[in-house]
Amino acid sequence: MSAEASRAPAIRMRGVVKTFGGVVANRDASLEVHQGEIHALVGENGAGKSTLMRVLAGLYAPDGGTVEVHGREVTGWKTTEAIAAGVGMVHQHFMLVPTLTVAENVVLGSEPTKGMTIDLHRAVLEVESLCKRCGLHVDPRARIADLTVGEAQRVEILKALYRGAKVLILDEPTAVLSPPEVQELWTVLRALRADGGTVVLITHKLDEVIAVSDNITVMRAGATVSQLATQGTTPRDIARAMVGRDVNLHLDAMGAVRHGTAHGAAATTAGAAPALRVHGLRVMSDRGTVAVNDLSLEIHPGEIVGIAGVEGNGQTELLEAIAGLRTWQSGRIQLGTHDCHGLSVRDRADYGLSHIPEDRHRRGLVLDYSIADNLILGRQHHFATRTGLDRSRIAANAAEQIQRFDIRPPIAHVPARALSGGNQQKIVIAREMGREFTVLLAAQPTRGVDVGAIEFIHEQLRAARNAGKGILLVSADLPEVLALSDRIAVMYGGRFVTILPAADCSAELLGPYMTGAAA
Ligand SMILES: Nc1ncnc2c1ncn2[C@@H]1O[C@H](COP(=O)(O)OP(=O)(O)OP(=O)(O)O)[C@@H](O)[C@H]1O
Repeated sequence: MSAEASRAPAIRMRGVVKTFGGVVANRDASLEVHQGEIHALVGENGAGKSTLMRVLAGLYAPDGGTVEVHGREVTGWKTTEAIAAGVGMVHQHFMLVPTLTVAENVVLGSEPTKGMTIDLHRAVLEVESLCKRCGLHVDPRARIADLTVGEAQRVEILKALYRGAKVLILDEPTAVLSPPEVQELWTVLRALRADGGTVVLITHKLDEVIAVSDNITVMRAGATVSQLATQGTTPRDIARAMVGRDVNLHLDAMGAVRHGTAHGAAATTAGAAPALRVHGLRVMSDRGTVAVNDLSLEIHPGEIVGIAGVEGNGQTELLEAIAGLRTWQSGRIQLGTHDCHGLSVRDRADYGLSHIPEDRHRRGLVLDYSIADNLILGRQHHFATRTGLDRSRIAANAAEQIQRFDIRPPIAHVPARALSGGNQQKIVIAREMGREFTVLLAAQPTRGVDVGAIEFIHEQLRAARNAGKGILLVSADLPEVLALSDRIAVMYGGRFVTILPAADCSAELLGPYMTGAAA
């Protein structure tokens, strides 16, 4: 590297413009990040953050503006060139091959070889040693399809580091991580920074911005509107810059952003039959281990039961069994008066079950379908005529839900793929909550959603609870569980180790249960 290049910022983007058809995703967007810096990139859903970072990583060629990396002009480069120059991006939605192992995914594209064949043994050893070096732990022999979302994300980071990433871009990496996993990630990022690496972190969690970043760039409607040094900046300052007005944030003692107050007036109908009853449930994981172990739970109309716990303790399998996406070995699931044994997903939906799945791409959406079609997914039979689908009713449904849930852009025929992550999530929420239901399974409902939309979704959940729905909430975001739930169950090793009224709970109290230290 020349002396001039070493003085140049690690990243300098100026006046970047990127449009998709009629949609302007970036207009006059700029970003300057110095080597050895952790830089937060923030903005509302659809502000253009992911697009700007995809331009940097070579996934999109910009329509205008310039991009420099370590002083070299690289505008319009290809992903292969970006990777070769040490720029790695971990996407909001993972890009791993589910049927391959961790080690195979990490080395994919730069595999160690023995003669003409890929040396898988060496790949496993190399990945093991990389895991140790950077403190990210995952079994190199495990299949991606069997991993939790948190583990899959570690694999994405390992993949970038394996390719020698010196500039690491992370798009909402903590959206599905538990508090200990988030701390682990910070340790990894700080080590990378100490080693001369540069990090750009896209996040909607303003407490994280304060905790880990050195500087902040704020985007609004495709443009860069503000650059701030983190020191001396508060979450309120950032939120104001993001939305251009004061935002009503409730801050807890830890400085974490919490929206609304906990434990509103629950409308639990005393003595009413449970809306959902799970008894002695035993469910296996894909790996053939017991994921849910003799678990019992009742959710009454008008209450939110939140499950707190480190991911991978059976939460996913529990919700999948209730939703009808996974068989169970023994025990009972009852939805109102209906025994769920032998009931299909569609039957359960018709008996009042709604489900916001944790992974919107795998379970929640068909990305190539329009917003309108995604809004009826799984419920097509309610929109059927004798000869096909009733297009005018589908359009009317879309118009109503797009308006009610503020889905942007508000154009029913646009494919879900073209929406920002937060707006994709709003489609799923709109479909599952914008209809009649008695029980809602809500897994990571605000994953990847901006501060304003989180407030809106939380209001919807509280309103549903107050209208007598039973809600089972699973979230890796402990403040969210604390803010919304009436009762909190801590799940560890496939069991509930404690169930407490939320009013008696705090992060400090729940922490030891979540890690298995208390029982
Ligand atoms: N491939 C695409 N085709 C069409 N429109 C797109 C495409 N990618 C992004 N857009 C649009 O560009 C705008 C910016 O999206 P982008 O994903 O960059 O926002 P973001 O700030 O990362 O949002 P989020 O926080 O919700 O992830 C949005 O209006 C989005 O719908």
